[in-house]
Amino acid sequence: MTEARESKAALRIAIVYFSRTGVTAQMAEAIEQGIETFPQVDVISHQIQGKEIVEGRFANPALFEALAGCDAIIFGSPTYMGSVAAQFKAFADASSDLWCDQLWTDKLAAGFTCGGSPNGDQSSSLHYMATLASQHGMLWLGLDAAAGYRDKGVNRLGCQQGASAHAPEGELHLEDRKTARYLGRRVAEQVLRFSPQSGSDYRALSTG
Ligand SMILES: Cc1cc2nc3c(=O)[nH]c(=O)nc-3n(C[C@H](O)[C@H](O)[C@H](O)COP(=O)(O)O)c2cc1C
Repeated sequence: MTEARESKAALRIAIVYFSRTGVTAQMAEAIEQGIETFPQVDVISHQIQGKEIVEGRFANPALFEALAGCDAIIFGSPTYMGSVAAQFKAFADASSDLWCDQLWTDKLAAGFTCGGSPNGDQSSSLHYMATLASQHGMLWLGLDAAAGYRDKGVNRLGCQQGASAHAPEGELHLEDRKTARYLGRRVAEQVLRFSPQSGSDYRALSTG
């Protein structure tokens, strides 16, 4: 299921994630809202579906075609057994078709995850996503939000590798939602920074 916001923006960010019970999907939604504060940037959101995995292999050539035209890709998965879910890993493994020619080189990358425990090894999932990005020659963006200092009302879990959430009841905590939205904004900001058309005052382009 790929959803794209209609616009004529030249810059584009993709969110690719798996979610079974909806928490990662809530994070994806918040990230999208953060990106949307920059009208100059388009967003494509794709929730990985089990039916896209055929005999163990993720198969969705149209998605990879769409990703080729994106300036940044934000990866998302619940943390399962201390890493990404198998469904996300199937997508990651299918991206190996692009690896030899490094077709995602210089795209920005970021990640988000959630878990049922406060420290359920969510960092491990984000580390994996950062490794995936490095394998593709992408540029990884973490959070610039020091938990407990210069409070921005985000990152209550103190994880800077990406957006992390603890959702024991299946509902996203308000501050984790804000963290996800913040990550979306940050990636959009940096996409604009890397765009030659933006000029040096790229932060002022946000409407929200
Ligand atoms: C197979 C499985 C393994 C899980 N492993 C972990 C884990 O290692 N750490 C953790 O904090 N939560 C773990 N959880 C809980 C999920 O990460 C949590 O319920 C998450 O919110 C699910 O995301 P979703 O709602 O997007 O599907 C696990 C859940 C399942 C089903």
